[in-house]
Amino acid sequence: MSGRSKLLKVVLLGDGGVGKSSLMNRFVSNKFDSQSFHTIGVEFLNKDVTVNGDNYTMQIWDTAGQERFKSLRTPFYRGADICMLTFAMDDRKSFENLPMWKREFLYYADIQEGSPFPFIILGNKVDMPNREVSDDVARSWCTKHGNVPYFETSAKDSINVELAFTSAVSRFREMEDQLEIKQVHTTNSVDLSRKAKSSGVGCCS
Ligand SMILES: Nc1nc2c(ncn2[C@@H]2O[C@H](COP(=O)(O)OP(=O)(O)OP(=O)(O)O)[C@@H](O)[C@H]2O)c(=O)[nH]1
Repeated sequence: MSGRSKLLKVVLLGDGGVGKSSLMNRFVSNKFDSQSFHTIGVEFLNKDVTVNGDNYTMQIWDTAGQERFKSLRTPFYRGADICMLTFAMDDRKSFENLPMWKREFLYYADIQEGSPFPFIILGNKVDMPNREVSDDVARSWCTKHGNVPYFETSAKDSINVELAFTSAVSRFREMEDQLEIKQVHTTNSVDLSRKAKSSGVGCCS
């Protein structure tokens, strides 16, 4: 196992209410709050993981999904190493909005459409009985959009949450050599990570 931990900036995106904050809190603190409030702007938490013997600090940026907070979240896309696009199983519209979220991310992260980038798709709230997106439909969307790994999760019942986050790191490792490195990303990433390390939790509005 190597000693030093590599910082990975992970951005969680998706419609308001799909469970992004709940997924982050389940993964980082193993907690679930059924009264979770809408995020305003962006919040982040750090979590250390070891994948294939290498140490990483995942700096997870939980963004506000509601349209009215768009201008507060988009400045934080730059420097991302991984993007986790999230929808809710019981909300077809949140699945149909995935291409919009992907476009928004690529545009504000300043990554060219079609460039290799580690995306992960999460279908959250798999515990809900009223499912509106089938496994087949979700999987074929992921295949069509670059064989993106897909996980059906429940922050509530703690299903596949840890697996999804650690697989995101594996996806990053697979693609690391192909990623487009831009000076501007590196600079922003360093600035933001310094801020994260000094405060641990942040909220930017
Ligand atoms: N049944 C069920 N409910 C969940 C799950 N994850 C989150 N919720 C609930 O869904 C609601 C919204 O969850 P949040 O985590 O606040 O959603 P969000 O995507 O962060 O929302 P924004 O901050 O508005 O972008 C809350 O009432 C959660 O308790 C899940 O896996 N299953």
